[in-house]
Amino acid sequence: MTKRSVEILDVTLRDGSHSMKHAFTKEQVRETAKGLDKAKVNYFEVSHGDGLGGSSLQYGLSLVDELELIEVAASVCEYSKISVLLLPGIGTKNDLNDAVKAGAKMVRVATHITEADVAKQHIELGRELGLKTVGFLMMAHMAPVEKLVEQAKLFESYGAEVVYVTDSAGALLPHEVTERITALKNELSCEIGFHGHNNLSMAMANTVAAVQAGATYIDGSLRALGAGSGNTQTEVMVAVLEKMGYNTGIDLYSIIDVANDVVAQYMPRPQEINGSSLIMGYSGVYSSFLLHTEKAAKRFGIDERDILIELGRMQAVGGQEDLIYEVAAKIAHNSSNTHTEAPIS
Ligand SMILES: CC[C@H](O)CC(=O)C(=O)O
Ligand SMILES: [Mn+2]
Repeated sequence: MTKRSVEILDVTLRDGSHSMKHAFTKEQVRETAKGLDKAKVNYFEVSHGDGLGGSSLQYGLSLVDELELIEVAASVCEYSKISVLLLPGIGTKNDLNDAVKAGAKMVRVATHITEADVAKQHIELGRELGLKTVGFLMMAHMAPVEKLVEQAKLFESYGAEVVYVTDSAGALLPHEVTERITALKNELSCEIGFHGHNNLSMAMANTVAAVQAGATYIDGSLRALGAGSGNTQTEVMVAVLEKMGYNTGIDLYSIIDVANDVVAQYMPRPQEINGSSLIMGYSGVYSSFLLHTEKAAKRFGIDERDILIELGRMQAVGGQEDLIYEVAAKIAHNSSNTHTEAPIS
């Protein structure tokens, strides 16, 4: 019996940019890219964490221009192809044209779960440029399944060849992933992908659920380097999926080697589930808000978790990073008022 193939797309050099405070060096990118190429990963992503054009005060300035990083990565690859992420409103069509000149062969156009319609021209441009073109529906936990299907159909109608369910907050549980992927498999003809975050320790379980429900594209990052508690860990996923009888086409020893000998050497801290990232999964907050929230909590002398719970309650979405400081200031203000009003014993 032939094994079913699963395409593992590695996002270390893009989602990992959040954890690296967007400070990847050319050397780090070169060595990681070489390792991914040697392991025969078909596609890996290189961009600012918030996608092309993300380098800014709002999202964090890149140490090295992403186009240079894409060029470096492409220059050392014989096998692997480079993907870029593009969030319409942050990245532009010009950014995509430049990324293609630098060596990109795939674009993933990412929108909030209810906003696929803003991606039409970027998806069309991706197809015109001959790129593998993918739609990426973020914060998938925030909409009911019917809405997800409606939005995914829009992506497909614009020309997306794959549509992703993106658990940006690491908030989905396995049965919710199964339900979402199954609905998309039933209603769409294109391929379906899944991108997970490990805030509730569900990234691998969710990945398995997604593959079993029919997803054929799955994201991961080496040593889980990514926003929040990180992503599904690529090298572990290769072992798990191969053990389950799927064909990933990736060499297990080589992918373990690049994770340990390259990525683990430059990671600023282990990708663990701490109190804050756990609360992100629990309250459904965008994983990329983590480091901004830590900074705001320090500045206002308050508990990070209080900020995250409030952001979850407000249903804050990507692009609203400025809300983090507003919420922190309000909490600090309210708690100082409470303190002055408290009876002196
Ligand atoms: C800010 C873009 C975001 O990091 C994309 C992504 O990986 C996600 O939504 O999980
Ligand atoms: Mn992500």
